[in-house]
Amino acid sequence: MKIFNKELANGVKVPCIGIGMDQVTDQRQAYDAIHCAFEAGYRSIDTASSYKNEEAVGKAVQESALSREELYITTKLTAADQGYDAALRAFDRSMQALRLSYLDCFLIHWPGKYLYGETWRAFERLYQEKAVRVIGVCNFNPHHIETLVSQGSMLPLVNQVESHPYYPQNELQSYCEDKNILMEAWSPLMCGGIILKDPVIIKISRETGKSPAQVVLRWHIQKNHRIFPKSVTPARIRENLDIFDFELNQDQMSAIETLKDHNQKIGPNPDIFFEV
Ligand SMILES: NC(=O)C1=CN([C@@H]2O[C@H](COP(=O)(O)OP(=O)(O)OC[C@H]3O[C@@H](n4cnc5c(N)ncnc54)[C@H](OP(=O)(O)O)[C@@H]3O)[C@@H](O)[C@H]2O)C=CC1
Ligand SMILES: O=C(O)C(=O)[C@@H](O)[C@H](O)C(=O)CO
Repeated sequence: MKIFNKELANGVKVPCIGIGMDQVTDQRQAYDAIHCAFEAGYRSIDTASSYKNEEAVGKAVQESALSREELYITTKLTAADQGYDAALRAFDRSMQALRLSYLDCFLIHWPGKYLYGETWRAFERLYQEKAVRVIGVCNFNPHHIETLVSQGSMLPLVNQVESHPYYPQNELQSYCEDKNILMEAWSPLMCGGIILKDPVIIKISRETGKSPAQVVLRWHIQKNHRIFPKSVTPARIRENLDIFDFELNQDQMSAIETLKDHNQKIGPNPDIFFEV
């Protein structure tokens, strides 16, 4: 299975799929989910300081038999830690919790109000010092990115945003691709909700012999999204990685594309959400 198949603008190779850790606040559950994911073949974890499981991630990584170079670990800076000095301090705290000597990817979790330019300069410093291999943002619209680059010297390498068939964010993806920014899709399964019961998805699931979740995840892969579906259920953790032995044909891709007409966003609006 070839999951390290995306190359970022700085040449770093990243796995196209990882495991998401949002809302896994039980440390044992987080540890077990990562252990199960590693056994299944995942090599990437998406966490955040606000998810309250960086310590479990660090313990699972340290106790795994995998070498550090095989892994790609993302964490995120929360709104309360924005600002130049605060961001550097928060990075140190995350690194301590994660028990890592370097981080693969550090992201600004939400743009927040007005500190993200200053925060970005701290991220650039961490990047220049090689404390982190990839720096990026989440939930940034084009105007946030324009402001960011006007205050710093580097473009973000990734932008992690809500994306699923009911809200694919095609225009934002085109904008990011023009700037060589990889778009990562959060809540790729729409939190396991209505998308998995959509008649179009069910029909394609029957045609391909794959589960509705696998159909949706495969659509993301073919859209060139990096994804990290969250699950704490061993069978689903394995199921979500088992998407590299089939392809959706053009008709199936086009049928899923029509679902964007639902225009159904599940997360907050980055222009007015200032809490995380
Ligand atoms: N940067 C940001 O602002 C954000 C980032 N994220 C990141 O994206 C990740 C994924 O998004 P998330 O919001 O967790 O939602 P997902 O779209 O990944 O859905 C997760 C839900 O779907 C269920 N599920 C997982 N696999 C299957 C399956 N094969 N069949 C049926 N149900 C399934 C899970 O249940 P169960 O666990 O019980 O198996 C869970 O309830 C997060 O964990 C986080 O890492 C998320 C939100 C915002
Ligand atoms: O999970 C995350 O990473 C998020 O940023 C969101 O869940 C966010 O906290 C939210 O949706 C709050 O309503």
